Amino acid sequence: MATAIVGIIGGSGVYDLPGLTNVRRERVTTPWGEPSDELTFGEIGATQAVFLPRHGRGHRLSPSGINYRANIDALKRVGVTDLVSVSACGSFRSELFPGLFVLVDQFVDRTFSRQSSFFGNGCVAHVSMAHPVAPKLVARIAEAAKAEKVQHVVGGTYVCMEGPQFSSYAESLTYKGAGYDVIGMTAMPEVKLAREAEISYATVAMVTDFDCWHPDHDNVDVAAVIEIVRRNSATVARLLARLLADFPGEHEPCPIGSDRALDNAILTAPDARDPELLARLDAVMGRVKGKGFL
Ligand SMILES: CSC[C@H]1O[C@H](OP(=O)(O)O)[C@H](O)[C@@H]1O
Ligand SMILES: Nc1ncnc2[nH]cnc12
Repeated sequence: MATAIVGIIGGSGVYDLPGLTNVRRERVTTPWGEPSDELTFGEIGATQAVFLPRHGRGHRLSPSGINYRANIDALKRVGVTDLVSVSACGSFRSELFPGLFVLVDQFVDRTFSRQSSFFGNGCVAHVSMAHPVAPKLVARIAEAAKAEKVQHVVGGTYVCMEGPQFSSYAESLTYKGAGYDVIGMTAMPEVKLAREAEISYATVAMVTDFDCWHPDHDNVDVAAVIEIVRRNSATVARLLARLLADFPGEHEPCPIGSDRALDNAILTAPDARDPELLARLDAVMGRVKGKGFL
């Protein structure tokens, strides 16, 4: 059994994690390049936490310019077992209103300009993305939200667009018509990479706007998003603090195997693997090094 270490990735407007004790910051280097910022290590209650602001402090990085592989590799490298991502998002449903937290359970990837896998020529792997989030982690976030009386819904589909421009009216209507619930620019490839790195993952999507489809609401802009994020920043901090305070000391095995995702995924025979790629995969593939089907 592994000690549970909870990673938190902060999104737009969330550049630190209040309430941490024994705080220490460290720049972690990875074979995939530079993570978005230094990692912040600390504790809440007895739980070890590691925080990373996805866009970097000062919001330097655009959604397409984030090095998602470096971020996930860095978190894996320091032992993160469970990862909670916080994201601002637009809503395609009147009942999903600004300020509400959606614990999404499905994703649609509409990005086209990002490195979305650790694997490739020299070490081919195909992980399952049928159920992208870790149910026990989602249940713990929902419990924390209930305990803190934070308005939330469990379940929903997040469509990830490339950006950085927001959607056109026609695109917004298309996503709404397709039955998607919320939209953002950053969950992909974060979710896929967390799965490849065998980290249990969940997204807390904070609704900030109605994108541009709603006849009674203004079209989304940055000012509106940041206004809602600022208004809810204390709520995010309270939710995460409760989650961490109540988190079990040992990582709970994931019922859908998100923490063992590589067991049935790697195709390239051990003696056909590219040593250079294997060296870069030292953290991601650490648990299954040398194993395979062929
Ligand atoms: C600030 S508006 C658009 C920006 O906000 C969301 O960021 P994050 O998911 O990191 O909270 C969205 O995905 C865009 O990056
Ligand atoms: N409407 C929207 N579209 C894409 N990303 C967002 N982040 C917050 N609101 C958004």
